[in-house]
Amino acid sequence: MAILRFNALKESLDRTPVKIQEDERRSDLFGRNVFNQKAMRQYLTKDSFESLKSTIENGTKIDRSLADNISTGMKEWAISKGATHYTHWFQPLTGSTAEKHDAFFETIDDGDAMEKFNGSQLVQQEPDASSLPHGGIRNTFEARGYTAWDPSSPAFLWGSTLCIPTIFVSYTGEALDYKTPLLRSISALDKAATDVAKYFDKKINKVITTLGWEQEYFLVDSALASTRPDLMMSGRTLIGHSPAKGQQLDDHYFGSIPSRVLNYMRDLEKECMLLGIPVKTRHNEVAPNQFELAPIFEEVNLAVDHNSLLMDVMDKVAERHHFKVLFHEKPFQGVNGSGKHNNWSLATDTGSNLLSPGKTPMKNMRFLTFFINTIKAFYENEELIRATIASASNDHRLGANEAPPAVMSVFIGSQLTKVLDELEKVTDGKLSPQEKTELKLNVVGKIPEILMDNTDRNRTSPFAFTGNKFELRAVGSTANCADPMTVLNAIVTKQLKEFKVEVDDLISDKKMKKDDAIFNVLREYIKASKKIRFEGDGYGEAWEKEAKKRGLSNYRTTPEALKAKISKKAIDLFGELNIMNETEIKARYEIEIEDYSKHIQIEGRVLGDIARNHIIPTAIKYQNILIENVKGLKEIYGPNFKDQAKQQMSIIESISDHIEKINEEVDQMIAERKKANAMEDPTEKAYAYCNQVKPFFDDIRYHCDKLELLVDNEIWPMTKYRELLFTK
Ligand SMILES: NC(=O)CC[C@H](N)C(=O)O
Repeated sequence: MAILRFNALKESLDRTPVKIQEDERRSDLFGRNVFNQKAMRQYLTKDSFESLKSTIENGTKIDRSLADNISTGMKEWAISKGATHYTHWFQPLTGSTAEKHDAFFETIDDGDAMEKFNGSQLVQQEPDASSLPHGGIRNTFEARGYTAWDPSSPAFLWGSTLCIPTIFVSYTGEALDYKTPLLRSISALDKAATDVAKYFDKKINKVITTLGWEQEYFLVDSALASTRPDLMMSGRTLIGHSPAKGQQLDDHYFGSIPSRVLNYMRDLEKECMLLGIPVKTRHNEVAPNQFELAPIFEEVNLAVDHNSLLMDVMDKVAERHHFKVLFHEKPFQGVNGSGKHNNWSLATDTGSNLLSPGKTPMKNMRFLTFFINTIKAFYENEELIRATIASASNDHRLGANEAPPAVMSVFIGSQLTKVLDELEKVTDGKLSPQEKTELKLNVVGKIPEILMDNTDRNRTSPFAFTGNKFELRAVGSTANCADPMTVLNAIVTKQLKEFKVEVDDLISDKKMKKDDAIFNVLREYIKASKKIRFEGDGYGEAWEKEAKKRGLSNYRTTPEALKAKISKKAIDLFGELNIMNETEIKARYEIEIEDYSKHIQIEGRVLGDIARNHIIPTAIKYQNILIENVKGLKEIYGPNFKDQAKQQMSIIESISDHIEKINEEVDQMIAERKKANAMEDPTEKAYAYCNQVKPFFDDIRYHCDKLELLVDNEIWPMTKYRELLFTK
């Protein structure tokens, strides 16, 4: 094993950056492998093109003959670019993407063959997906699931396969994927937000949710990664002593990008361009060998698809560069983890951003309306938000190193806090003309200027307003953005609907003017949601205490956090908005809670194996060397040998102590794992894994890491932190 480590080190040190050809403009490459409007125009009849466009824009139905026409055009386009296969491409609840390739190729009667792809193959498929997670929705005997084309996300060519984004539902129509509820939440929010936006501009007929994600990740040389069973099996290091130097000098963040990594990024970006993923930003992140990539924001469904696709592309491109991408939220203890900050906003079909203040008081009132409603929605559903970002891996990240804590709060900056404080003082009932003028001029009217020089930033906030969007920073780097986006869309939809009812009531019952009614409702919302606003340091104990006083939740682990997903409140919310029914909600909960146990189970097994089969034997080997040494000293020095052998003997004893502890704790951990495995109820099992099994990890690690400091470097089998983090 140590041989493996040194061979891997040698291999990694001998690498040179993989050459990248960049002879075409990015804008020319952009979307070349996407069946976008340009390709559609070229490959579809005018009628089909117009009908498809209307389907994409208004969700109109596609009939059989139109589907046939589109599939033929799509096939011809794909084959002209070298495609041989097609697949429905979807996002089951495994967290990664799924695909099953079928060749266009088919035989025909006279022993001949041709390429075929018809409308029904485009529109619907029945993948043999019996082993994908379903949370009890599908019986084994009725394992059928359907994939159905999502025309709002364009088909694309990846390698030699035409990929058609689809939803994935059960035989009985229940969602088995991330996309279906997301699409439902998008249309619910569109309707609710359009109704409210019309208070300010009658011309608005559609509201589009937008998302700009930021993907953080680590890169480790693939040879080095393959020496670490923990990285390979669980995505994170389960042992490893901190290196002498970590991120304390801040010399990596925004520093120059190492050449090998830069070429990886360029190669990756080129693929992204071809696939129409509008990547824009690349840089080093805070921890050594940590990086970030971010695109220009897009419509949320497309953005989610692009992020899922990107993660797959990142893995594949990394192979060419001999890197392993680590998406885990905390692959290394003691340095920054990785998030996937979700920048969420609302855009109108008239070209405005509803979370961006404008030049007129009306636009700023509109901004305040959406801004305050979002804060209130967040406050009322903070537990559901916490649940939506919960995972075994994200548990390690929350609460340190620029990742938000487990307490959910909203950061808006001191300037906007002042604005809300002013609005809170608005008169109850009708506003006097004077007050209204004053408000419009001095409070509402000043917002754009205020925001211009608002440089507030708070990296400890889970949900931070950043000038024209909210940044949900709590999402973990491995997550599919669809789930948090579905929740955010849903809670804001419900909130906006309530807002509309309240404002309309004041207008009709209390005969208030529209502006007065809006100010009155907003004032109450500001008061009602004040407790969620927090501008300070999210890490201190003081905030935990204060949050408790405010009645905010603080679920530190996934099993505790997840229960909000099946609360009556969540079931009512999703049911009322037709986003998910109770069966779908409970199935998802079951999948997630089981997923938690499985992750901890895998980590426990890997750690037990490493500790017993890699670390203990190595420690014994070194101890034997020391014993030989002591024996030799005894031979030379006779009865006085202890003067010479004191240190060696003390190390021999320390090694024995650590070995004993490791062995004992691995035994106990295995016993607890067995108990947990015997539990039938998935929730009970997850709690057992969380509270009875997981606590052994840190103790076992402690002793392994101590041994790492004692044992001869030459025989240590696992690649060390300094090698994983600093080999460029
Ligand atoms: N600079 C940053 O924004 C760091 C964010 C941090 N890596 C996280 O886990 O979210």
